[in-house]
Amino acid sequence: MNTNPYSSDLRIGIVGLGAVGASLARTFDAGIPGIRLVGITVRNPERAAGVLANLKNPLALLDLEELVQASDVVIECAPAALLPQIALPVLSAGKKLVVLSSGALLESPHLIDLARLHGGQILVPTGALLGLDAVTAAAEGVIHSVRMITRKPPRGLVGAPYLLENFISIEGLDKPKRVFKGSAREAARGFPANLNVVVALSLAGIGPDRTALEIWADPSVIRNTHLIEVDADSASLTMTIENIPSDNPRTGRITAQSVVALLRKMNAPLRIGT
Ligand SMILES: NC(=O)C1=CN([C@@H]2O[C@H](COP(=O)(O)OP(=O)(O)OC[C@H]3O[C@@H](n4cnc5c(N)ncnc54)[C@H](OP(=O)(O)O)[C@@H]3O)[C@@H](O)[C@H]2O)C=CC1
Ligand SMILES: O=C([O-])CC(=O)C(=O)O
Repeated sequence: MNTNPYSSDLRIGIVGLGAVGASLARTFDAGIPGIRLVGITVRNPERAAGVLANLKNPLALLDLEELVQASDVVIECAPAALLPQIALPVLSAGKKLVVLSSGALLESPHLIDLARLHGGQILVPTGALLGLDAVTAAAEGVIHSVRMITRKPPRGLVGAPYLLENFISIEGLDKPKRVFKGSAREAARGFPANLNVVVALSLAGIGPDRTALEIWADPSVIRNTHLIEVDADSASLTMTIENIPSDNPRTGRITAQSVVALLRKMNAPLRIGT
């Protein structure tokens, strides 16, 4: 007889203990039925010590190979440039990878082939966005256009490569400034730490080259705000989300909650939404 009370729990590993990773670690530590956090992979154990010390349950610091072995699902919450190296062992082991740095998927389409080859799966949560359920449903018919307008407090855009390469200053703004107009693919390259959401939207809908985006540095907003307009043969969608920033001004608080919601659904007897 199997006496292990955790045997059917989903074993979760986290890579990266920044704003999203730390929030997830605290939530799983507090306890979610059916979910067990088995370990975490960090770059800098000293920096992680503060978060780990405040957890109720001791959490193992593992290297990536160990984390993959111990987990059913690995959650990537690290800088975008690391996505390929994190994804490789997870997908090669046929496991599930929740990707937060969804923008980086566009530069690494081979990861999808890798998942297919080994029976793994890449899961892109709705994250800091909304409406991907309706957009994927609309994509079963014909979507004519998808447009998103993002407004962020200037400090949420500081350091973006596109701004640096094009000498666009966002210092001392007293009114909104449009700093980018282009496709989701161009945004993913130019704003790798800021616009994962538009890539998720594009993958749900009509792809990164046809999904249009404007980015505004707006000193009058304190929330990261995304307005989405979709025109499809089944419906017209107009949706707005105003994200309260987390500890990281670039990252909305709802991002980590979206991952928790996704994981809860994974083995749930009642599953709401597409
Ligand atoms: N899909 C979505 O809707 C959203 C996606 N994101 C994306 O999610 C990702 C995580 O966001 P967030 O938590 O805010 O980012 P943070 O910058 O707060 O955290 C990233 C963490 O990764 C750590 N890290 C760096 N290198 C490694 C490594 N080699 N191994 C393990 N950990 C490492 C960093 O450590 P250190 O402190 O030592 O550098 C840091 O703690 C980002 O790519 C972000 O752009 C964010 C918001 C929404
Ligand atoms: O897409 C991202 O990486 C983050 C974002 O816009 C948000 O949190 O609103």
